[in-house]
Amino acid sequence: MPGRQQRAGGYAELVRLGDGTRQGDGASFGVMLLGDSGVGKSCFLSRFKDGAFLSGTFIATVGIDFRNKVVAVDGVKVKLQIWDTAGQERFRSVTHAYYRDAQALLLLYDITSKISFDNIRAWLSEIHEYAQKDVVIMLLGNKADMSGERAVRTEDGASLAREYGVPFMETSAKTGLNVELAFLAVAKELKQRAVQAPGEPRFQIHDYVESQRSKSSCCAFA
Ligand SMILES: Nc1nc2c(ncn2[C@@H]2O[C@H](COP(=O)(O)OP(=O)(O)OP(=O)(O)O)[C@@H](O)[C@H]2O)c(=O)[nH]1
Repeated sequence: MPGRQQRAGGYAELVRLGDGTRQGDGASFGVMLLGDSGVGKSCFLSRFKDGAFLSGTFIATVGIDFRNKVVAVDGVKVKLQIWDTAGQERFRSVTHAYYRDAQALLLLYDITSKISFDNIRAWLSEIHEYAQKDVVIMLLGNKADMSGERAVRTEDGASLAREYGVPFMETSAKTGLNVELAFLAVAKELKQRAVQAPGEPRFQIHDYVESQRSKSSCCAFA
């Protein structure tokens, strides 16, 4: 979008994602944030990593940027390498190169932007083209704090997520609503996959998200 400042991705473009293998005392997984420019990916990551909201001027990401965060899942340390991609179309070829190395994708739209929601189908097509077949996908309707400017109903987000069989929740990088839950649900799913013994029942990310939701009673889920 013209007139925007841009946030440099630095040398991150040279670094490849982890492969879910064990490193030191825990597993390491690549998680990518995807979605249109301005939906709040960088703020979502800052909220999770630093517990703060980047208010003020919108600085669009250039290419790709990354941050690491270690989370505890059932007493085991899980390292997430989180890749913040640029939503702008002109950086699409850069992000394509990273899809295949990501174990999980958080796909964001902005609840105040119908266009960002309508573009989710295109993002999902792109994901199916470039990402691993068993990649964990979660759909997130961000900026839930801006209910006065809502352009996408919660039911529509939930219904789209149901259609694609992915978990869904509304989030806010500004208030922190469900930010940690989104990353923890993904970390739990990836960790369970890595350690699961044959024949053992699979961790159900949908059920986990649902059970956590009922504790906070704030959002809708697919
Ligand atoms: N009210 C509100 N504003 C938000 C929220 N998340 C992000 N914003 C604002 O939305 C604008 C865009 O946020 P970014 O995080 O830079 O968006 P992005 O998706 O990373 O954009 P690109 O880097 O271009 O892909 C900024 O002005 C943020 O302050 C939120 O949850 N609530």
